[in-house]
Amino acid sequence: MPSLPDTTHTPFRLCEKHFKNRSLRGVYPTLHGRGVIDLSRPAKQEDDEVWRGGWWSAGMSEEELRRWRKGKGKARERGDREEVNVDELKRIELSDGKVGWVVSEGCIFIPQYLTTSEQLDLLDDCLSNYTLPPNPLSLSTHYALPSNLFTLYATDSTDLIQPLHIFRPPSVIPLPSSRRTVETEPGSVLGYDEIVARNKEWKGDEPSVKLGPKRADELMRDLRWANLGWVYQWSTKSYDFTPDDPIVFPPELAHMCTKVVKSVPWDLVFDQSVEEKQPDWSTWSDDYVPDTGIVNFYQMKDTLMGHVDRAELDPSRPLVSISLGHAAIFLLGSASRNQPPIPIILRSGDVLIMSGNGRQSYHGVPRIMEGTLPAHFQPNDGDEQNRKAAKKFIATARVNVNARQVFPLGFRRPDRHQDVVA
Ligand SMILES: O=C(O)CCC(=O)C(=O)O
Ligand SMILES: [Fe+2]
Repeated sequence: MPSLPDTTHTPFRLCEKHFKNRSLRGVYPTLHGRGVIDLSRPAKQEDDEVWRGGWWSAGMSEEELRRWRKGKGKARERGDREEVNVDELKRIELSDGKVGWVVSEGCIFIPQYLTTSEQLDLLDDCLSNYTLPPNPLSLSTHYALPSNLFTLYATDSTDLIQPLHIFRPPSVIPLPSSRRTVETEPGSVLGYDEIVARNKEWKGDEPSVKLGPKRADELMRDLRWANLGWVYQWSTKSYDFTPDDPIVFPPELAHMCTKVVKSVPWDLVFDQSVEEKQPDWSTWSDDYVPDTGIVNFYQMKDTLMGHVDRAELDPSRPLVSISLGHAAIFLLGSASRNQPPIPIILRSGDVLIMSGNGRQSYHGVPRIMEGTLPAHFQPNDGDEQNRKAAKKFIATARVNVNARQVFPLGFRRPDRHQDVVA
């Protein structure tokens, strides 16, 4: 009997499955004739990419491809890659002269915002500085991490790092019945008081008992995220507001993010005529200061499931997301998984801002694209130790830094007598 089409998946999920399919390697990814937004690939890089990664135009036949590979083909000049028609996107000019595209409501894509040297410096910071204590890492629950994990990686240390469970007798580990169930309400709906109460009860995650000792190079490959500023608790899906003061958010990163938010002509981004839907963007150039963020580390096979980030108290303030290293397919959906998402290729140096109603959009990363590492990440003889190690790391990885603001500036925490200073 012929199998019936699977109708249980939402359009968002179908799209995720499409791009996850690794047999798509070698075919420039498109979906049902919908194009992929790819606004930031320099022409030279496109040549390199076709050679290295095999991402070629969807419309290209085998014969054209053969000719292309021999360097004789004219296929690229035909410009037949299926892309979202960028003429339909709203183009905005930033005050610093850079160009952005309004991809969907409140979501702005700024191709190649960072220069190549800014990308290299930020990558160094992500690996060398943002992984240092007191910032929690995805591995912190499970391993007795040294304070200098990345230095150990950079010096090819063979020291073994022990899993935490060996230091805790099983009786100390709470029984599963005493664990809290995970709530899924967004923080912005719960409100401050309820989040504080909920997190006071949370006893913390337990180390896995299945893990053995590992070297720094193995652990760096396992590392999935580093937390900046206010600490997000994945288990309760809310920020931990129990400390009096947050961990200091990296000032140079805050500066970069506030600069880009200040440079956006928000009056052009949001439709003035639809009054009730307008976020209060008029204050952002003065009071947007990120106080929390996540650095995501993706190895080539890693993916990030579709989700909405809604734990921040003000659900419309900008989230600034910066991509480094290999390119990725980013799916930008709407507030429902029932709408098909827009696939965007995020390349190293690109910035994506999600703001206003766009903060409620489902999004995810179903695919890191092989062979898309830009040339400036290739090793150089003059590279010092950390830069050399950062380039070794990114040769099989993508890094995404995203910054958010939990507390509007001057927010008075009801259970504290001081203002929050970002
Ligand atoms: O890696 C990306 O581009 C997106 C990351 C993301 O959505 C998140 O950290 O919430
Ligand atoms: Fe996200």
